[in-house]
Amino acid sequence: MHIAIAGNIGSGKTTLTKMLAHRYGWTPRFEPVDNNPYLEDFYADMKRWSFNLQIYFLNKRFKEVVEIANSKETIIQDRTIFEDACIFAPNLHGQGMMSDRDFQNYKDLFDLMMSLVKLPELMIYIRSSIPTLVAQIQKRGREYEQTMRLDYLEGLSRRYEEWIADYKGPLIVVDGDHCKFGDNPEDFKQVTDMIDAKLFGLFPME
Ligand SMILES: Nc1ncnc2c1ncn2[C@@H]1O[C@H](COP(=O)(O)OP(=O)(O)OP(=O)(O)O)[C@@H](O)[C@H]1O
Repeated sequence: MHIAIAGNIGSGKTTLTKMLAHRYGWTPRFEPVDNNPYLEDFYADMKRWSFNLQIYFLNKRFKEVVEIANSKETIIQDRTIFEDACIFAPNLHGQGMMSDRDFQNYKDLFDLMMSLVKLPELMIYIRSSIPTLVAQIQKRGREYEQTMRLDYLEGLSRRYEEWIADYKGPLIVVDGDHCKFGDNPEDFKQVTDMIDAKLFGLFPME
């Protein structure tokens, strides 16, 4: 089974992935940040590095999709291929940081891959406002992310909302502004109650 966690930069996907993997005994797949060869350069000059970074992520994420499809385990994935292709890449193109031909080239490759990709059995979307995201990005203090422009984050946020409004598979939305699952066990229980109800058809118990 494939469970996916989606959400904007700094929404807490990694924390939630770890907590749910622990709680349900699922196998986590994290977004590899530390040995990403493009990320720092990308944040310093998005126009120059956007295409390289998108191809890097597409390749990594597609590998994961194939691995998940071939696995008998339940895998929980921190960010999905859909977010790269439906949110990050079009946002870079829309904001003038990826050329038309690079975007078209990327999209053709993604469309081909999509013919082999299934939707996850459950998508968990963490919805957070811009102030919450900014606070969390500042708090974790990755140096290269500190130069991020507000309109970049806002553009992503808009595209996340459009994408999720149109999303066709099983879906849970977590309110990242109020549901502090990482700090508060009661809030984490709200999330697991929603998951239990959706996956196992159980009613949440008080
Ligand atoms: N397709 C993409 N295009 C551009 N940047 C990307 C893409 N996918 C991921 N990133 C960037 O890679 C980094 C990934 O970091 P990380 O895995 O901590 O994700 P995050 O979105 O910040 O997660 P969290 O919700 O856990 O805070 C972030 O700076 C994110 O914006």
